[in-house]
Amino acid sequence: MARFKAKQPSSGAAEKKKPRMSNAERSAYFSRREAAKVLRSVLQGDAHRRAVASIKSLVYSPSIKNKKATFALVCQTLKHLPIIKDVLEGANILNSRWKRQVELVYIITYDILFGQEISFVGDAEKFLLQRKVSLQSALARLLVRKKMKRIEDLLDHYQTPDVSKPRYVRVNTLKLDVDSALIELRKQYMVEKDDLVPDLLKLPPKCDLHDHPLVMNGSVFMQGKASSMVAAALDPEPGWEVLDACAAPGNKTVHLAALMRGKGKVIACELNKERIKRLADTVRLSGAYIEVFHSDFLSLDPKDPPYSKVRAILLDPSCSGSGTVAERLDHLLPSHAAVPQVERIVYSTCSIHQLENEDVVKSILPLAASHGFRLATPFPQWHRRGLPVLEGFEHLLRTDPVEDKEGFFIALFIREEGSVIHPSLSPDSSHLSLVERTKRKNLSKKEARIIMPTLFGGMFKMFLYSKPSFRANLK
Ligand SMILES: C[S@@+](CC[C@H](N)C(=O)[O-])C[C@H]1O[C@@H](n2cnc3c(N)ncnc32)[C@H](O)[C@@H]1O
Repeated sequence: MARFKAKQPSSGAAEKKKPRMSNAERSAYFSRREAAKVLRSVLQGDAHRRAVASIKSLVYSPSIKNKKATFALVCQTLKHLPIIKDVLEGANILNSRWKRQVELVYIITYDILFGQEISFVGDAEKFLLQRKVSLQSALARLLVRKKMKRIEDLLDHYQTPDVSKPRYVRVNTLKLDVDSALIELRKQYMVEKDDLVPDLLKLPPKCDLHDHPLVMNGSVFMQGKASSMVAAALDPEPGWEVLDACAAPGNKTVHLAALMRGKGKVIACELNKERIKRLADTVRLSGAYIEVFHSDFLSLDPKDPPYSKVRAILLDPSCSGSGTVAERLDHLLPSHAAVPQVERIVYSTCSIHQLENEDVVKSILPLAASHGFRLATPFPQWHRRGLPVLEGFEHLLRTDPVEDKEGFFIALFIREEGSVIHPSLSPDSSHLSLVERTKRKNLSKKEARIIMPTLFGGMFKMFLYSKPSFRANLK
């Protein structure tokens, strides 16, 4: 805070004109600048070979205050950097002033084009936000030039080709059966069925399937093995109602619909307005019937008719993205797991960090148990399990970014019939989250506002003062 004050204009008149930053604005403002500092060091060093180690050591230096958000921002910006550089070049908007702060420009451009659009306070932010249309047009032109439709394809295209990484496609069984897909793909490639995930086909490394008719018409989806394990771990049954709480771009959503053989209902919830469009595109391409909601899943009322019959929940939040992941499951369980119908929950991330994986599971296990949930073992034949930092770690599933070519984490909670202990009947409330305890104590809103952010940050505010949702019109 002190650093921010030092940057305020000294004249009283100017100070009056500048509105005070909110906490969220201040946090985003400093995170971006801290991230830019780290990014500069990474890019100046041997960025590619030692990126992760370098970023970690740089972020964990005492000068970086907001470590989690900074780490996330640097990793995501680095991942998108080749695209960001091409977009900036295509948009041709940088003058010499901004070229001198190019790392900050990269970070903000990432946030504007791909990140969560929050709090664009600051001169660099204003400069780039005013040119958002130019940036978006340059991105659209880049996609056309590279003959690609989706950012994911562009990311794949820019990635240093890993000669040993097999390609995977998941057959969308709502449109085509696996054997027909095999016959069709074998006309061009050596294809075999994956030994673990049903409906997943393995192709040789470097196969470029972006333009393949089966991809273009939604009969197969280009989806990695680890990512395809997530919906399969939840294993929803045909006829169920299932909630995909963090859905865009929707690969796992449409996988859920395929696993349910188009019977029952998949409800897809997505917070980010821009990403809703991509979710809607994926849903259309898949031919699945999916109800899409533009909403914060934390604001959903499980008693509302659309959700009250939900039997399974997939929670695949933005990892390393928001800096608030550790609270997400904690919020989901008290609000949603109390619905007796919910019997399976999968929490997954594409993060390799204990903080976002085992630590999250560990923190909510007592609460989960109080609702009758226990950890179950998805893909028991898979050898790589969780880190041994909690009881039951062997139920957790990990994939390794080097050995398995993708880093993923999956935790599966199941609740067996008759095992529900309703929290309102439990005499011991120590397992309850602060929000529930606060509600029980009947604290005033003001008191709650003081206590809650201290422990759980902005998520409780979202929970209590969330925006109304609306249903996205896909027609
Ligand atoms: C890792 S991505 C999900 C990927 C998706 N499951 C798939 O496989 O295609 C996380 C998504 O969750 C969304 N998200 C983050 N917080 C959310 C919230 N509170 N409510 C709903 N969606 C949220 C993000 O905007 C992002 O699109």
